[in-house]
Formats: sequence, C-alpha cells, structure tokens
Amino acid sequence: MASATHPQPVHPRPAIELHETSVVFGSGEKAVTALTPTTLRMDRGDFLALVGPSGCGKSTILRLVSNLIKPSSGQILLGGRDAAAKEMRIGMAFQNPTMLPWLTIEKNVMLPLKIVEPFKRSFQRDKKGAYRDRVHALLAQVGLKDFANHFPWQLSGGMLQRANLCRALIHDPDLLLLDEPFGALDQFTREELWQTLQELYLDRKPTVLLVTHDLREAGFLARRICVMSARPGRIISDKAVTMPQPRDIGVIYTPEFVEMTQGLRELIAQVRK
Ligand SMILES: Nc1ncnc2c1ncn2[C@@H]1O[C@H](COP(=O)(O)OP(=O)(O)OP(=O)(O)O)[C@@H](O)[C@H]1O
Repeated sequence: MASATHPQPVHPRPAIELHETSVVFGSGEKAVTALTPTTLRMDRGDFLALVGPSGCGKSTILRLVSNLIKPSSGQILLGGRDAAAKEMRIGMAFQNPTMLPWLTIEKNVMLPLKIVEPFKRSFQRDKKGAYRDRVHALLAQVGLKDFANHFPWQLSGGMLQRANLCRALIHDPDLLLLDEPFGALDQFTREELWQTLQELYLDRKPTVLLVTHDLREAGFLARRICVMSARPGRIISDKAVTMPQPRDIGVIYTPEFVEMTQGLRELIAQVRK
C-alpha cells in the first residue's frame, strides 16, 4: 500500500489506446467497415509506423486519434482520457503541405502558436520576440535559416515539407501524426527528410504515429511497425525495430534491414490477395 513516505511510482497512462475500436462509414447496404475492432497501445515517446495495403484503414486510425471521426464501437483514449477531451496537443503533417500562400514561412510556421493554448494567450506579446526566436531556431535546425521571410511558392517541395514539419512541431505537441508526409518527394529528398525528422524526434521525443507505404521509411524511422490486413483492416503484425537510434542512412542497405523490409513486403503481399 502507498504511504506518505513511500509513494507509489506514477506510471503515466499510454499516449494512445484503442480498445476494440471499430469504424463503419455509412449505414445499411452502403456501410463500409474501414476498421474491424482493433486494440492498440502506444507509450509516450514511442514512434510507430502503420503500413498495409491501400484502403486498409491506416488514415482512419489517424483520423480517430486526431478526433476528426468517432469510433463506431470501442474506445479511443489519449493519455487515459477520451480523445474528445482534447487534452493532448497534436501536431500533424500530410503529403501536401497546406501553407497559406499569402503568409511568409515564418508566419505559416508560427500559426499553431496563435491558435493553441497556452501559447495563444501571449501571442500578441511574443509574436515578435520569443515566438519569433522559437520559429527561427526550428527553421535553422531543418536548414531553412535563410528562408523565414520567403513565401511558400518560393520554396521547393522538399523545403516546403521541412517547413511543414516545423509547423507541426512548433507548439511542442505530445502527439505527432504523419500521413505519408514524404510521399510526393523524390528518393534523395525523402531520405534527407527522414534524417531531419529523426533528429527532430530524438530532440523532442513526441509520440509519433506515421502512416506510410514506404517500408524503408517505416524501418528507418520507427521503433515499432504495425502491419494491417486488407479492408476491413485490422493489425496482423506488431514488431519492434531493434536497430539503435540515431540511425545512419546507410542502415537501409544492411542485411538486417533488408531482411526486415522484405519480411514486411511479403506479409503485405499475402494480405493483399
Ligand atoms: N468518409 C468515408 N466514407 C466511406 N468510406 C470511407 C470514408 N473514408 C474512408 N472510407 C473507406 O474506408 C477504407 C479505409 O480508408 P483509409 O483512408 O483509412 O485507408 P488507407 O489505408 O489510409 O488507404 P491509402 O493507403 O490508400 O491511403 C477505404 O476502403 C475507404 O474507401
């Protein structure tokens, strides 16, 4: 029993818990089961990649976690509270960065500080001081030091996605949700961005849920990879990636890594049939 002198250690609740969570879109004959009852747990600071055939429900899980949709059955908890409680700060990045074209990169990246508490309350006071410094430091970390005053249309796709990662992280989110963030980039730029994301993650340790079709991306970045079956989706494999971090890009050519991604590819090929 806990006593005043020997308190029980506090174990924070997992960042994300899905308990027998299902999602059905529509009803009657037109009902589409996007996710069969699924149980998943992510501890704080974990980095999980979700992979699987197209249409298997990966983005549906992201939408559940970001509270954009409600489960049809079961529960979804963030930090032990219902996802709707919105107590966790969330950052998101998708395949096509949606920067506001009339704002500079600095102002685009600063946007979450204008919207999300506790930053919002001192936005007017800090936007030209502490918040501006914060944005510039993050832009410098991803190699965009000299682009703060440029407009989105003046940046390449890879630079825009770097800025997009900055915007997703500027408010120190507890959860970072990434849906195919590098899908539109060429292989070289993509690999550069993997390294940038790895550095940002190891620096800040948010809980990251990454949806991707790129098995090398999953293997390079994640600490855990879950494979989903074809629709109606469910998780059929959940494995740790044991290679230590930080990982050098050369790791993707090692036999251990190639064996891991081949195993994933074969599993997905089987469930696609
Ligand atoms: N609003 C909706 N109404 C009806 N069906 C939907 C809706 N949203 C998604 N679906 C269906 O639910 C299933 C899962 O969709 P989801 O976008 O989660 O798949 P995904 O694994 O992310 O696919 P992809 O890899 O192709 O992006 C798909 O069959 C999709 O057509």
